[in-house]
Amino acid sequence: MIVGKKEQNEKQGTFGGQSEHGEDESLLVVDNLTLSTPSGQNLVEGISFSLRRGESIGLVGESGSGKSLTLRAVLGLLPRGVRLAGGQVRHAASPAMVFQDPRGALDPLCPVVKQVTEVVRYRQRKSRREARDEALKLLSLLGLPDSLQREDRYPNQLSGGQCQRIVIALALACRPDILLCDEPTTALDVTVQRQIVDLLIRLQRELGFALVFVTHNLAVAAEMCSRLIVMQQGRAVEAGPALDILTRPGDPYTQMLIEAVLPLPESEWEAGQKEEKP
Ligand SMILES: Nc1ncnc2c1ncn2[C@@H]1O[C@H](COP(=O)(O)OP(=O)(O)OP(=O)(O)O)[C@@H](O)[C@H]1O
Repeated sequence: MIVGKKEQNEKQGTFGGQSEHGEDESLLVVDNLTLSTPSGQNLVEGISFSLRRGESIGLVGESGSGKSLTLRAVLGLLPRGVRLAGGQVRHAASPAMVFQDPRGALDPLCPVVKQVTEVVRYRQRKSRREARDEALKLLSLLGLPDSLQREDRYPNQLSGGQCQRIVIALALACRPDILLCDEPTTALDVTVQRQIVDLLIRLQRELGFALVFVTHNLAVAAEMCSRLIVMQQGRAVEAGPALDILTRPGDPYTQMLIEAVLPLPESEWEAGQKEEKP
C-alpha cells in the first residue's frame, strides 16, 4: 500500500507531524516492501528504511538488484508487470525524482527554460511571469550559464551535464521535501559526475530535503549518504551507517562491491615515502 500524508494521518493519527512526545516524525517510511511479478516471483523482498528531513540514504547494489524498483515504489509509479505484494510506503510529503537519463527526461521540442517555468507555474501556482523569474533563479542556483537563461535553448543544444542540471531544476521546482535520485550521474563523464555529486550535496545542505540516492557505485553513495542499504537480488544484505559499511563490511557481497571500486594509483611521492620508511 502506498499511503500519502493525509490518509496516513487519518489512519494513525500523528504520522508526518509531531508525535505525542513532541519528536519530529519521519518524512518517509518504507516498511517491509515486497514487489513481485504477476506470477508471484519476488523482485524486491522485505526492504525497510525511514528518513527524516535532511537525512540521506543510499541504495547500492549491482544491476538488477532492485534499487530502481524500490525507488519507483516510493514514487508510487511501478512499471507495468510489477505489483506491490507486501509491506507499505508512507510519505509525509510528496517526493520528486531525478531520473537516470537526463536527455530522455526532457521534452526535446520545448526550450529548457520554458520546461522549468511550466513546472514552477503548475506546482507553485504562480503567474507566468513570476514562474519564469523563479525558474531563472533555480537555474542560477544550479550553476547554469547566463547565456542559457537569455536565449531559448533546446535540450539537444545542451551538454549532458547541463541537461542533468535542468532535470534537477525540474525536480526542485516541485519544492520537494524528499528527493529521489536514480543513478543521476551514470550517463555523465567522470568530471561532470563529480560536479553533480557536489551540487546535490550543496543543495541538500541549503534546501534540507531528505534524499534517497540509488547507485551501483559504493564510493559515490558513501559520499552522498550517511546511511546505506546494500541490495542483492532484491534483498538487503546489509544496512547501516555508510562509514561502518565501508570500513567493516559484514557481508561478502559488500566486500566484493568495495573491492570493485578501483583504488587511485599510488602517486610517486607516496611510493617514495613508503620506500624511505625502515
Ligand atoms: N517491468 C518489469 N517487469 C518484470 N520485471 C522487471 C520489471 N522491471 C524490472 N524488473 C526486474 O526486476 C529486477 C530489479 O530491477 P531494477 O530495475 O530495480 O534493478 P536495478 O538494481 O535498479 O538495476 P540497474 O542498476 O541496472 O538499474 C530485475 O531483475 C529486473 O529484470
